[in-house]
Amino acid sequence: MAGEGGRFGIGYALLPKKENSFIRESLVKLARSRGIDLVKIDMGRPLADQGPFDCVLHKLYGEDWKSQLVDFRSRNPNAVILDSPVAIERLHNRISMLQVVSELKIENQSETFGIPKQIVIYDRETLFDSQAWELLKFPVIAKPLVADGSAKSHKMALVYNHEGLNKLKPPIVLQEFVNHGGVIFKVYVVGEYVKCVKRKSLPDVSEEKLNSLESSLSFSQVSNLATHQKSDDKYYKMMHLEDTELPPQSFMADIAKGLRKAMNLNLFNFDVIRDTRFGNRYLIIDINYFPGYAKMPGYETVLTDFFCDMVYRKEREVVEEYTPEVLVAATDGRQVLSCEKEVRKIVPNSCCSDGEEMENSIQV
Ligand SMILES: Nc1ncnc2c1ncn2[C@@H]1O[C@H](COP(=O)(O)OP(=O)(O)OP(=O)(O)O)[C@@H](O)[C@H]1O
Ligand SMILES: O=P(O)(O)O[C@H]1[C@H](OP(=O)(O)O)[C@@H](OP(=O)(O)O)[C@@H](O)[C@@H](O)[C@@H]1OP(=O)(O)O
Ligand SMILES: [Mg+2]
Ligand SMILES: [Mg+2]
Repeated sequence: MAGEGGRFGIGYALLPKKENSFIRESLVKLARSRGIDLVKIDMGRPLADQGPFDCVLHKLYGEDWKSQLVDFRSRNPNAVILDSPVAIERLHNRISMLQVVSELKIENQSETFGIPKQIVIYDRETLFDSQAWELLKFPVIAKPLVADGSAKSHKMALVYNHEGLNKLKPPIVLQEFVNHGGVIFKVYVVGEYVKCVKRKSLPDVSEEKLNSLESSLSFSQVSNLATHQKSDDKYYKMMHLEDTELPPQSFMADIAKGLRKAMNLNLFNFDVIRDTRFGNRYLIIDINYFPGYAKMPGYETVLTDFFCDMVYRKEREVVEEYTPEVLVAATDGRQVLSCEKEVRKIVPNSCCSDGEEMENSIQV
C-alpha cells in the first residue's frame, strides 16, 4: 500500500512502441502531482523484487511474464494488476473476442447491436468447402485468427469473390463485410469512463466492384493511418467525417459497461460500425486491449483519474478491515473521515479531489 509520504507507485511494463506513445511527460507529471509515481518495470530483473507497487499496468505477452505476475501477486496480495492476463487472453483470438458481445443483454428500444456473420477456417481444404460457406456472402474480410499485437495479426484482406480465397493463409476468420459509410466508431473504455470517436474506415463496396475482375484487396490498420497518409489517398479526400453522426452515447456506454463486466477488463477499446441498410443497427467488429489512449482527447486526466480511483479504492478496502489505531498509522498523514458504526474511510488530500479539503473530515 501507500509508501513514504502517502504516495502510490504504479509499475508499468509495455513494449517500446506503447511506452513511447503512452508514457508522455504530460501524463507522468499530472499523475505525480496527484500522488502517483509511474515507474518503469525493469524487465531484466524479477518483477517481485521491484517496487513496492500498488498497481501494475501491463501489455506484454508470454508465459514468463504471466508467471512473474503470479509470483508478484502472491507476494503482494493487495496490489492491483491491470488487467488479469487470463482476461486479456480472450482478446487474442478473434472468435472468443466477439463471443462475449453475443452474450450481452442490453435493453434498448431504438438501437440494436451484434456482430457480423463470421466463420473460422483452420485449413485450406475448408476454405474451398462450400458447406462451410453456407452462412456467408461476399464480400468478406479475412482476418488472422490470432490477434496478439504482432504486425501479422493486423494483416487483412477484403475478398470480393471465390478467386480471392487463393491468397489466404489459415487459420483465419472470414467475416462478412458490412457497408457502413466508410466511418468507424472507436469506443475507448478506461474503467467507468467511455469515449467514442470517429475514424476513417474502408469505403462501401458497390455491386460493380463485386462483379469486377479484382478478386481481393490487402490492407492493415486502416483506421490507424497517420494524417498525412490519409490525405494522400483520393478516398479520404472524398469522405466527410464531420458529416457522420456519432452513435447515441448512452447506448455505447451501456455496451461498454456490459463488456467491461463480462470480460473483467478495465482498459480496452472496441470498434463499431453502423450498418447502412438499417440506420439503427450497430456491429462490433474488433476489441483491443490497452489501445492507443494517447489519441484520446485529454487522455492524461482520464487515465490519472482512473489510476487514483484504482489505488485509493484498493486502499480503502484494505484499511476498512483494520482497527482505528492501525488505520491512523496506515493513512500516514492523510485525512480520515470518521463515520458511524466505526467504519473508516480515507479521504485523499491530493488525489481525485484535486487537493480540495473535504468538509467534516478530521485531520490525523
Ligand atoms: N465486418 C466488417 N465490415 C466492414 N468493415 C470492416 C469489418 N471488419 C473490419 N472492417 C474494417 O477493417 C478494419 C480493420 O479490421 P479490425 O478492426 O478487425 O482489425 P485490427 O487490425 O484488429 O484493427 P485495430 O488496429 O483496431 O486493432 C476496421 O477498422 C474496418 O475499417
Ligand atoms: O501501441 P500498440 O502496439 O499497443 O497498438 C495498438 C494501437 O495503439 P497505438 O495507436 O498506440 O499504436 C491501437 O490503436 P487504436 O485502436 O487505439 O487506434 C489498436 O490498433 C490496437 O489494436 C493496437 O494494439 P495491438 O493489437 O497491436 O497490440
Ligand atoms: Mg480494429
Ligand atoms: Mg484489433
